[in-house]
Amino acid sequence: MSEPARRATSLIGSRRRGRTAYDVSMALTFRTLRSDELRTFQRMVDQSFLSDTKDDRLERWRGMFEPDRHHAVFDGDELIGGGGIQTRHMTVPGNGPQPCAAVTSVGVKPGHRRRGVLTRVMTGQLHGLFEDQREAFAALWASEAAIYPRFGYGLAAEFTRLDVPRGAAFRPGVEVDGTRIREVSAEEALPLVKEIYERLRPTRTGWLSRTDAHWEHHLADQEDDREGLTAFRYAVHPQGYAVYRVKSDWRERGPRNELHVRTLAAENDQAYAALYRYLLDLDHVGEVKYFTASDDPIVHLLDDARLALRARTDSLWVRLVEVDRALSLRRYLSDVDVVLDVTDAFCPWNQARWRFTVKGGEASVRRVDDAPDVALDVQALGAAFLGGTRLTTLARGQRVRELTPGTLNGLSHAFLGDHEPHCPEVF
Ligand SMILES: CC(=O)SCCNC(=O)CCNC(=O)[C@H](O)C(C)(C)COP(=O)(O)OP(=O)(O)OC[C@H]1O[C@@H](n2cnc3c(N)ncnc32)[C@H](O)[C@@H]1OP(=O)(O)O
Repeated sequence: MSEPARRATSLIGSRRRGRTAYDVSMALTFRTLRSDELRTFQRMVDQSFLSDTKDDRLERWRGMFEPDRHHAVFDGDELIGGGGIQTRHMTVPGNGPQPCAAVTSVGVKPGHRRRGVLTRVMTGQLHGLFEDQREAFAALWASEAAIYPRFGYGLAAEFTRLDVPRGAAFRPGVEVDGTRIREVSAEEALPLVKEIYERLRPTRTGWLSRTDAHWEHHLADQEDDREGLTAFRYAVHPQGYAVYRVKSDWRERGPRNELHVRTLAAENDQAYAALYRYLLDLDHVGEVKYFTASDDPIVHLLDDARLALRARTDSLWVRLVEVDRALSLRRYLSDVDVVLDVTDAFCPWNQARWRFTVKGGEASVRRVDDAPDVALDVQALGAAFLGGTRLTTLARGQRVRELTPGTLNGLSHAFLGDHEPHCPEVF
């Protein structure tokens, strides 16, 4: 183990009876949770999000709760902040699902903020992952975009808020699979939905593995989950499905209901077009709204592309916990051989020069003393990891520096995927 790595590891503190525990100051202590502490933890999260704790939601979280992967800070006996990790697999470019630490439920109670509590939690998570040789990368959805870059997370994927008016016509020549789409109950739809999701997942960058508890959370449909909309409707096709809710809006000139798509997926382009067509043609609908992938093809299906209003927002933030292990998990578009000079203030074991060589799509990454070709922070590598953010764009944003002229374009190209990364669920 390198000297920086040893120093970082010593920050982790002692391990007692399988749980990490150490004093972070005279008053604050830090440890992982016990299985009976979900309610206390979830209360803290709800308070930090300015929401109430609901019992049925608590029960849903129980199925996903991994106490030994939840870190918390206590002020005396009071749990004042913390964050969790879900053990998931995320599909990466060209190499299917790979272990991913899916970071979730981060919060600090109002009144305890800006005392370094989140910093303790992030240290516990990331240094713990490294110490235990767990997932080589972590991902999260950020409540606010300014929070996570300081901990080495880079903006790796975006989603599109899409808004298309009812009846928007497809271009002549678009093939729509004519098989009838049926509206069925959740019980009837779910086996098909899960089967199709599993068939698609290995090739869809950003998609996550789901246990039954994750599915239940994703399609939760209690009154409280609906935010004034209807229950979920399930529209199924033999090769695809759409799940949506409706927000009622009746006007003087007639119904202008909003159709909110939760998820739409299909195994081929004709079935995808058929499901869109079905939703766009539903009577009483004014607009179809969907938080979809940033490269959703709808704009190319429509006769009038401008009918699809689109706004892009950050979705996944990715952190390479171990640069060499993480970069080796995915495949790359083209051959390359460059030395990366990586800075990483928060996880110093990554701060080094790495020779990054790709042959036939496969990467080898090794520590070297050679002169660097490209200098970048670990944030930029996280941003590029899923192929959603170009290194050349990051260079224009002054986050990447080309030191050897002519090396950056090839490197940037190698990192691209064959589609934009997209995570169809907030975790
Ligand atoms: C994956 C998820 O779950 S995302 C959800 C994140 N949680 C929330 O948004 C809930 C509401 N907010 C909170 O609970 C808290 O404000 C948190 C968790 C965002 C921050 O917790 P704190 O304990 O106050 O953070 P901490 O004191 O460790 O701050 C570390 C640094 O981040 C900065 N920082 C913290 N929160 C923010 C923020 N919201 N925006 C910008 N900077 C921030 C601090 O100023 C500090 O900077 P410094 O090192 O230059 O002094």
